Amino acid sequence: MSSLDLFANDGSEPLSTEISEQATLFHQFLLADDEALLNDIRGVLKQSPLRHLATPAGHKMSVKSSSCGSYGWLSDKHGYRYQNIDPVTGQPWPDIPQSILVKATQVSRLAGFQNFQPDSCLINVYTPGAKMGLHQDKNEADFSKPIVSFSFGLPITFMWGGFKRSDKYQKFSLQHADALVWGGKDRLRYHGVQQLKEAMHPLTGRCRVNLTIRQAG
Ligand SMILES: O=C(O)CCC(=O)C(=O)O
Ligand SMILES: [Fe+2]
Repeated sequence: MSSLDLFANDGSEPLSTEISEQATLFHQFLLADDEALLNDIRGVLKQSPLRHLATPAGHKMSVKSSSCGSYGWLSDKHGYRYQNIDPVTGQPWPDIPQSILVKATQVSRLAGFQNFQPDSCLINVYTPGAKMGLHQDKNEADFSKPIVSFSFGLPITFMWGGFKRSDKYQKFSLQHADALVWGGKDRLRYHGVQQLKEAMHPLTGRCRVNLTIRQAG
């Protein structure tokens, strides 16, 4: 045991699992702030409501989504992209709540990414049966910036793949208040989530809320 390991579990550092070289899962990182963060998300959704997006091929996505920040992620028959205006309201997206910015920059630093300035937060809400197939996050301008992903409510099985869609993937559970960060050489890995199973969570009810926080512009 190295001297560092002596301090690893004294409560001063969040418990984390290295998923691959530059991907880290911080277990329950958001637990102390879970209700405040979820309340702030509810505030955003009052301004820019959840909606089902369609894939470029015209299939309705099973998750409902919305965004906040300077850039909102959109998908429709014109393709995948970021846009400054919410097409549902005709207004700019709401600001990213300060509570989310603080936790996202904290955890990105813990994962080894220093200069992360989030300008986009995608809100995905899964109800039982909803899923997201394997894909890469590649609509952002600068792939040296990490992806920060927060999970709330019901657990889901995350798929963490390689650099081709057909590559084998590992599976692990994302639980309430977990934060996952990936970047660097792992930035363009395929990933997705399996179907949400029916259950109830005390804070979110019959759903899982995912925030994907990015520097898009
Ligand atoms: O819900 C998740 O954990 C993944 C979401 C995701 O990969 C995305 O929105 O790009
Ligand atoms: Fe993604």
